[in-house]
Amino acid sequence: NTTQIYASTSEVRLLLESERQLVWLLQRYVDKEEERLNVVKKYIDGFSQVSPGRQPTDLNPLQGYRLLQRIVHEWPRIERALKPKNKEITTKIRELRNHTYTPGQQDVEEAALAVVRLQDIYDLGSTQLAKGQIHLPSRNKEVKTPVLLTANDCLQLGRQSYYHGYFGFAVDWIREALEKCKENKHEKELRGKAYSWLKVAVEEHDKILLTKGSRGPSWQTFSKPFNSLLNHEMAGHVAGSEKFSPLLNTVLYGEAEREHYVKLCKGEKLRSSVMDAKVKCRLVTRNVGYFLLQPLKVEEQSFHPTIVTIYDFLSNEETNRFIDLAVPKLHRATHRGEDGLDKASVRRISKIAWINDEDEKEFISKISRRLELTTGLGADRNNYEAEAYQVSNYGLGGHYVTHFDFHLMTNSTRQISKLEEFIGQRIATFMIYLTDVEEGGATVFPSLGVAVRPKKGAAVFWWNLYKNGDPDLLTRHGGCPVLIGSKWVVNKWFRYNSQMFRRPCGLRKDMPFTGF
Ligand SMILES: O=C(O)CCC(=O)C(=O)O
Ligand SMILES: [Fe+2]
Repeated sequence: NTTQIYASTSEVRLLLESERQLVWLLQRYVDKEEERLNVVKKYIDGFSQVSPGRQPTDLNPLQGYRLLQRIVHEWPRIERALKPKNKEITTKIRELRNHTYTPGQQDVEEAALAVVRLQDIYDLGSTQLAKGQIHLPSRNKEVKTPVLLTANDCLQLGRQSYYHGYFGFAVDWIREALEKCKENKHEKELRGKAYSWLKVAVEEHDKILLTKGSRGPSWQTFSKPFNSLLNHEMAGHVAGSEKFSPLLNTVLYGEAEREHYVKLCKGEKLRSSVMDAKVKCRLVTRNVGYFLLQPLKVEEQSFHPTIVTIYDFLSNEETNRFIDLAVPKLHRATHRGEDGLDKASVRRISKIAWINDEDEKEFISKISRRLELTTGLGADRNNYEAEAYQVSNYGLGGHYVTHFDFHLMTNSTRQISKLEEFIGQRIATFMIYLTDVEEGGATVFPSLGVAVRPKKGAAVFWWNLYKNGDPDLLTRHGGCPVLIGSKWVVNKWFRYNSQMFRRPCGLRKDMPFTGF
């Protein structure tokens, strides 16, 4: 009976109440839907941050890190946001996961560690990185990438820094995470986590700094404690930053070597003008018909031991050919550990592939012939004159810490096989860059103050041994982390024993191979 309802305000009030409840529920429904769709919309928008420029090699380390975070941690969030389950999309995600290699948490952690390593070597501030700004040391300018790290990204970076002993960066990144939480009120839970981490990281940072000092083999801190009370206490204890003066032509290890390495990676000059005045660029023909037509463009880098760069050693097509041959064979590079076993480790972050002479007979023998004419060494693998070609590809932040190319025969547990003994040590290295690298990735020799910047088609050659076969410790070298771009090289290592008639050993014990 309608009139009754109309007449009674209390009835109307009841109806209104029902209506209010429904609208309230609907509003909640719409809010939730919007929130859900916002997750999806934000995800879609975020793609422009990780989509590289012209080619995939333009991917920078921040984009790489963000991309992995998306796939590993944000795909599941998208799946949850699709409610009612959108069959088409969830099936697609499942398909994508099965189709390609699916990165996992470990990949995210490695990408995070790569960012921190770059930060350490190239002096990159967390605040700038979080905004997507990368300082290019060789050009002394800032590039702006579209990447904006999230609070969660920053917290992860802080945790990875902490786990790997970068205590100062750990604090910086966690603070950065807290800043980001301020911008986004929804991140309550994350803020709580970040606060707990901050407390732990600050305490550990200060404790390590005070008890062990600011740097050791597996840790580093900033030069001052975060806690201002400790800061006061430490005043006077902090070693002043002494002026750096390079120590060249000396075998360096530990902190001194690191200091040279970092400076060379950043493009700082360590050799004096007097030293540099002696090295020249020249055209080399060796009186070989081949080179009379197209002489080798040689740039001397060092005389003892001899290091030279040879420009345009490979053509564009030849460099690309090497990469194409390597791609299907790439696997993670290993490094021989203290226990003599090969292991993938943070010391060498790259993928490698061995190209055998049989893989592409005509092409490989053409290159080997050129190598023989260039170096005067035999390059035939079957006669144990040299090894197969080893192609390496360094990924984001990839590097190879300082090492020797020869084995050091110490009385450690390492076993040298009978075959190794038969073919002898790596007498010389011939390394060819297969790509340009946009920033970083130099090959550096800390004891010699030499840094060679990658240049597509250019090669670096050096003698690793003295004439009598003794290792030359000054050849210790490394590949600096790649800051932007992708680095490919191919190595040819020549062995000692089979070269005895081409390169007779000297009469004196300490005679180096000289000249090129
Ligand atoms: O990549 C580099 O610059 C150095 C590589 C190297 O030293 C090696 O593969 O042994
Ligand atoms: Fe090497």
